[in-house]
Amino acid sequence: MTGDRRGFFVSIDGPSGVGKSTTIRELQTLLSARGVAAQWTVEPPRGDFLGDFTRTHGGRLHGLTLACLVAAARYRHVETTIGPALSRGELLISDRYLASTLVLQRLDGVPMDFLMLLNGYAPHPDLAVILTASPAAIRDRIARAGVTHRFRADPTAPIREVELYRDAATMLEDLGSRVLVIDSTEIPPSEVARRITDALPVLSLPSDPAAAAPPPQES
Ligand SMILES: Nc1ncnc2c1ncn2[C@@H]1O[C@H](COP(=O)(O)OP(=O)(O)OP(=O)(O)O)[C@@H](O)[C@H]1O
Ligand SMILES: Cc1cn([C@H]2C[C@H](O)[C@@H](COP(=O)(O)O)O2)c(=O)[nH]c1=O
Repeated sequence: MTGDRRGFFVSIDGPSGVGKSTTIRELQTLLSARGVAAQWTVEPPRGDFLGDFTRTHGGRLHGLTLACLVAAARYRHVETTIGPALSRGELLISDRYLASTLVLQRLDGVPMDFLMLLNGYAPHPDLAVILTASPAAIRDRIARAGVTHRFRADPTAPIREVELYRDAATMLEDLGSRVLVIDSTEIPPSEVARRITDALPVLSLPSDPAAAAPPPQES
């Protein structure tokens, strides 16, 4: 990434099927109700030929091959979307980013040090949100929502993903990102989204939209 980095970069990761996309929809509603402009993106990036290729063919690829493809799609994402948004000073929120690599590619047997080297030029998020839940809750959510890719299909994945996300959180903290871990086992997506807005220091958002309303005028 070249140029000044003036924006604020939030990544939202967590075990497959934990509720990232659902939470992000809630977050979009909450931020737009408060008049906060944000740019939304996703990894692998949709609408980009390399991101779409990764989504279409990633299910048949494993290990080093998938790790390299995901990293290539990420560097293109940095060039086309992440870098420009941060240079323009925007709030950028990504559904999955580096933490997903530090978990999914490790599930595929790729060593952490190779993943760190491969992703060494990707900008770190300012705030890395790790959404977690008990493995039983995740399995239940996947059973209700359905299997959409191979990482959702493995019934042993939730327990291993939850553990690997703990390591990823430590790693991201060591790299200088602020890490916010939210256990969503007992809380609805709207509450998870509210906790994320509370962690956006640059915005100083009130946690209750009613608190943002002007006081009633006396006549
Ligand atoms: N906090 C929550 N409590 C209960 N159910 C939830 C919660 N968040 C999401 N869900 C439900 O869990 C299911 C999976 O959610 P979602 O598709 O958002 O997960 P995801 O993490 O984006 O999945 P993937 O990693 O495969 O993209 C959905 O049916 C959703 O309604
Ligand atoms: C960012 C990232 C993604 N993947 C894989 C995992 C899934 O097959 C798709 C993402 O699909 P979802 O609808 O968001 O669950 O991409 C990966 O293997 N490694 C990564 O770092």
